[in-house]
Amino acid sequence: MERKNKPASIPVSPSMAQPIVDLSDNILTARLPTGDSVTVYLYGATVTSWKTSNGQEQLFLSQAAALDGSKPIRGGIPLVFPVFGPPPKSHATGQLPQHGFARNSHWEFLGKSTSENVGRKADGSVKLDFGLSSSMLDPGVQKKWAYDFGLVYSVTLGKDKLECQMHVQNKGSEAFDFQVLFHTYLAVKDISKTAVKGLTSSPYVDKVRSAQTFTEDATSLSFSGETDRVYTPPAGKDGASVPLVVTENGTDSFVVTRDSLPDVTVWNGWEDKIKAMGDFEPKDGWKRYLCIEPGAVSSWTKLDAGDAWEGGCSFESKL
Ligand SMILES: O=P(O)(O)OC[C@H]1O[C@H](O)[C@H](O)[C@@H](O)[C@@H]1O
Repeated sequence: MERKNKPASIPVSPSMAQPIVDLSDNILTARLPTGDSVTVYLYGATVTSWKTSNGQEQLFLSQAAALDGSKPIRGGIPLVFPVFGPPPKSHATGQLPQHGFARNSHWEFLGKSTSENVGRKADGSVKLDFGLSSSMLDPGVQKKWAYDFGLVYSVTLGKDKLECQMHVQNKGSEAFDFQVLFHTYLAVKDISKTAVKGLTSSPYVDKVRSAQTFTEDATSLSFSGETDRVYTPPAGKDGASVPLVVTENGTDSFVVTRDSLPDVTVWNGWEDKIKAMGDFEPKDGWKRYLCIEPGAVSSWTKLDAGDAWEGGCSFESKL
């Protein structure tokens, strides 16, 4: 007898295409059936390429970037931890290099999970987890910041979307302070036709003007010279952070959201600074990148012994 409201039959072997993930020579690549792909170097757990379903590269990577582990990778998404910028000499991070050690340490790949097998919204995305802990640091670095920590960095590739999330754990017996930031080099076609919306009324520290604090009055921030600012935008009405929208030629090209990250650095070194950087090629490449760097850097986050912290951001490509 035919049953009313008979449930649809469940296929015995689901034919849904799966993401392809490959790790060779310490370089991880992941590709979705939609055509989106990401490349992550275990050196620094640096994302060096993010292509969307239309095959377009979304990140700027210098042609002269050192990819052999000799110095941090210029471009993509270098990770900044546990200090942003030059460390204050009197602080516990005082002996570390600019931007800390995460971007020039060797991370391990912890594994992948698809949205289907971990109960996330089944959206066809793949999550890639990378780990770094105190015992993996070079002994010289370990001495300069002698805390027992664990980092798990998750990169989730979805259709036209990339999410970055950092989990910081204090495994030791004393508290430590840290800063963290996703130093994202977005690829743009022409910096002079690029703008950022969503920063209006935000206080910012302008590193180009003696680190003085100003309030942003532009509804759309455009670029006509060296820009190096740390914004701390006020939260929206619902308490959540307001998304930033990057526009090119007046059309939305990226939407950037932040979760538990109060700050965002906006950086373009412009012609002279970039020309002076040995690992930045081509020399007119400054016209084709804009760093939008979500982070927690305007103050220190204190993590007590045994505690954990999590924060992250997402980049959605609209073009
Ligand atoms: O040359 P790096 O150490 O990679 O730093 C590159 C840039 O990073 C951030 O955006 C800072 O705000 C800039 O002041 C700095 O120039």
